[in-house]
Amino acid sequence: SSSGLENQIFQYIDLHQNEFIQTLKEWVAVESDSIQPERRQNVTQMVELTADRLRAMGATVELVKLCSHKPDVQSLLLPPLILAELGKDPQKPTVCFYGHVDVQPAKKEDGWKTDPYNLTEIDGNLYGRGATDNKGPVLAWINAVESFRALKLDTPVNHKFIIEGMEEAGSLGLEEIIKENQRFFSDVDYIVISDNLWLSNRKPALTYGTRGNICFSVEVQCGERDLHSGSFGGIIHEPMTDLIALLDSLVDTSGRILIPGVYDDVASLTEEEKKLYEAIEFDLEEYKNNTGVKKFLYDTKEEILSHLWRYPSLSIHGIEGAFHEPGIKTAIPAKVIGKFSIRQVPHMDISIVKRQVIKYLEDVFSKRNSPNKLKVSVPISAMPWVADINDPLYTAARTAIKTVFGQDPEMIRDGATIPIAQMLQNITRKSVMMLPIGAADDGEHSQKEKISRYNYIQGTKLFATLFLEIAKLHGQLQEASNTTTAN
Ligand SMILES: NCC(=O)N[C@@H](Cc1c[nH]cn1)C(=O)O
Ligand SMILES: [Zn+2]
Ligand SMILES: [Zn+2]
Repeated sequence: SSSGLENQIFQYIDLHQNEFIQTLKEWVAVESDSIQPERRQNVTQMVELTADRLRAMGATVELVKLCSHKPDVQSLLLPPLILAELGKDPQKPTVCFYGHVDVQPAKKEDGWKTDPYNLTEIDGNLYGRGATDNKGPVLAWINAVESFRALKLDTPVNHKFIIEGMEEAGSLGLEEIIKENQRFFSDVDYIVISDNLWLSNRKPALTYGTRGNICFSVEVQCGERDLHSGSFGGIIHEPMTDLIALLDSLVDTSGRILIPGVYDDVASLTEEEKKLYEAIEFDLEEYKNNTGVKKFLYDTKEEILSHLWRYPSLSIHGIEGAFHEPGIKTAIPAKVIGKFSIRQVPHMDISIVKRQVIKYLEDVFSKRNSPNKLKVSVPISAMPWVADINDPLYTAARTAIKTVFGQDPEMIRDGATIPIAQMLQNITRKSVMMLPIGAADDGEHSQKEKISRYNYIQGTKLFATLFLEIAKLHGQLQEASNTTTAN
């Protein structure tokens, strides 16, 4: 149950919810899509808007240039990274929050019922690109910090922020910057990320693992120009036919990756882990309904969760150069680029997988006797992440969840990738925790992305409560270490 102080904060948050939603609406209106080159300016604009919001709260903000000498794969300059801090009391613990303010591409024509960049409330849900991934959670954290200030309450923790604008593009340039700015993290005690979803539409969760990702580009080219399929169809080796054959050779109908050796280093499933999966409350029907898909590759909870969280998967994302508009264009594209990625897991090694994939594609291609040119590259990759759920930070979060939602969280992993998680854990050696506030049906990356008003507002309360729990925890840990020293 909540304390008097918590109730005071909760009341403030409830009273100001419409203002919090208005700010989210202003943020969603910025088309900060980090994937499409023509939107890169908007990403920078979004990063600056976030910096202004942090400054207005009294934070010191540094905008760090993301290796401007290293433009991304599309030869575009990268938006700056925010490193900010608020409070420097040596008696208090320092919590660093990571979030991203870039989004996945979205167009009304993709099948959105509402304008993706106009946050629209329907039946208690706030629809819009970035509502849950990740503008809503970033703002919820800022709102929580702001609530203490507005009520003139002493902030229980010192705050640091690391906010980026290139996460959806694989966090380009981030690792170098973290390495170069290790001093920023030297007084950080805890790192919290809120960039994933609960496993259920209603039950809160705490996340202790994510998969990594290796993104591949497979280019097949026959010449410099597209050709008329009437004039040349039937006499040439078509790049698209080669590419489709290559892509079709990657996975079988049961979802198994066909690249030799790819499963060799996957950590074996332990009895302890099996028990963890068995104990999880998981509504298979609800999960299926959220996707709109009728049948999954697996039927049991244990199989589904383990194939989402601890086994690799391969997905085909698209083909650049292929005609995808309505109607039929009777051309033979001269150059096509297939994009697929492998969500990799402990203890797969990125460079080994890369080698295995390239060798396999070259073997398949050579059997086709095609004169076309094949080029395989890996534009981005990120490591999987696993944390220790016995870390005190998780204890603080469990208590905060119980206070706000009246129930214990489900302890989960996530099949997606948050590249910074393992980077921060490796480089800073600090505790890293993922604390999602979005529900399983939030539709990240899809045409119905939303966060509910309830989750956004309760999430804000959760973060405020977490600050108080971390402060208590820190007090206890310090007391314990003083006693040990005295003894
Ligand atoms: N909300 C996290 C997220 O969606 N992350 C992306 C990051 C990524 C991985 N490979 C390219 N981008 C994800 O797709 O998991
Ligand atoms: Zn995200
Ligand atoms: Zn995302």
